[in-house]
This record gives sequence, structure tokens and C-alpha cells, in this order.
Amino acid sequence: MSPSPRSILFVTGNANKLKEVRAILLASTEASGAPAPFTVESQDLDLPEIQGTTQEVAKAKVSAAAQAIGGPCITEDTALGFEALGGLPGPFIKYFMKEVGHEGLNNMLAGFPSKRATAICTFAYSAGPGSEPILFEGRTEGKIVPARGPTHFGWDPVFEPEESDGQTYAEMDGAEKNKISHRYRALEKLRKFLTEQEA
Ligand SMILES: O=c1nc[nH]c2c1ncn2[C@H]1C[C@H](O)[C@@H](COP(=O)(O)OP(=O)(O)OP(=O)(O)O)O1
Ligand SMILES: [Mg+2]
Repeated sequence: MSPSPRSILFVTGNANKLKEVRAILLASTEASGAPAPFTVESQDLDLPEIQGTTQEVAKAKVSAAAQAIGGPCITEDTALGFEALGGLPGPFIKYFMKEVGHEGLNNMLAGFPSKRATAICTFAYSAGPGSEPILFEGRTEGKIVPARGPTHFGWDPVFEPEESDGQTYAEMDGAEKNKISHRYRALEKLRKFLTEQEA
């Protein structure tokens, strides 16, 4: 009989992230044929998010989460960087989305020849309060386009990945997005780390 998998606490207030993380882990487990190395439980905490690089933001967030929880946990930060703007908005994309929306993100690039953008996902793992966070990063290259597709999840309608045959993330089937997404690529690294830790 296989032991029940360890449960990892994912501190996030974003239900779409949690849904994608669970779907990606399920698909990886099915593909490998091995039992799930871990399951994901979630808790929503209102954590301060500092200014800085994606790595600095991710480390500070998971450290605050581990402190608040008093134990091991993971967090995830998503950034969207525009080539023409030297990587901005980057980790500040949430505030840009809220204030200027899909149209504003497009207008920000008017006058720049390059519409290239990189979606960056950074998972951070902390073994507990005071321990040094470990980061797992995934990137997907694409471009910013006028919004197309359902508007359920953030900037999905304005991001067209290079590997998508001309569809935006929002137009893609969820399972297809999860095969090439920034989140998938970062989560694969985290999954390998946690699987090796178990062994
Ligand atoms: O795959 C994605 N496709 C489209 N939009 C996305 C995606 N992933 C995050 N997003 C949005 C949500 C938020 O507007 C910003 C990231 O901000 P970020 O701080 O990482 O997320 P959050 O505050 O919603 O949740 P959390 O409690 O985990 O910090 O980009
Ligand atoms: Mg956040």
C-alpha cells in the first residue's frame, strides 16, 4: 500500500492559480503513472508584497507566509514583462491590470515596434519561519495583442504565446495552456524538488 502523499500549503488569494496548479499536477501524475508526490491545500492570507525584482518579491512573500503560518509553505508570483519597457510592468502587473485594463496594456506599447512580452512564474518554497526560500522559475515568451477570448483570468486575453498557433492564453483550452504556460514550467521544477526531497 502506498503512503498517503504529503500535503503542501499554497498561500494564495487567487482561485485561478490554485485551479491551474491542481490541474497541472494531476496531468503530470497521470503522465508519469506514479502516485502523486504531494497534494496542495490552500490558505488565503493578506501578505505585504514588496517592490523589487521578481526574485526579491517572491522571497519576501514566502518568508512572510511561513512566518504567519509557522510552518512550511509555498507561494507563487506572476509577472508580465514587456521587452519595450525593459521588463516592466513585471511583478507590478496586478496593479497595471487593475488600473488600465487590457486596452491600457496595449496602449502602453503604442509607438514601440516590439510587442514582445514574457510571462514569468516564480514559485517560492520555505521550509518554515526563518529558513532561506528556494525559488523555481518558469517563463513563456509571447506578445501583447488586443484582447481576444474569455476574460476569466487576468491578462490571459492579451497574451499570445509563441507556441500557441496564434491563440491568446484566454482562447486556448485550459489543458493546452497548462502544457506551455509559465506556471507549468515553474511547477515542474518545484514538483521535481519536492519529489526528490521525499525520496
Ligand atoms: O496565468 C495567468 N494568466 C493571466 N493572468 C494571471 C496569470 N497568473 C496571474 N495572473 C494575474 C493575477 C494578478 O493580477 C497578477 C499577478 O499578481 P500576483 O500577486 O502574482 O497574484 P495574486 O495577487 O492574484 O494572487 P496571490 O495571492 O497568489 O499573490 O497577474
Ligand atoms: Mg498577490
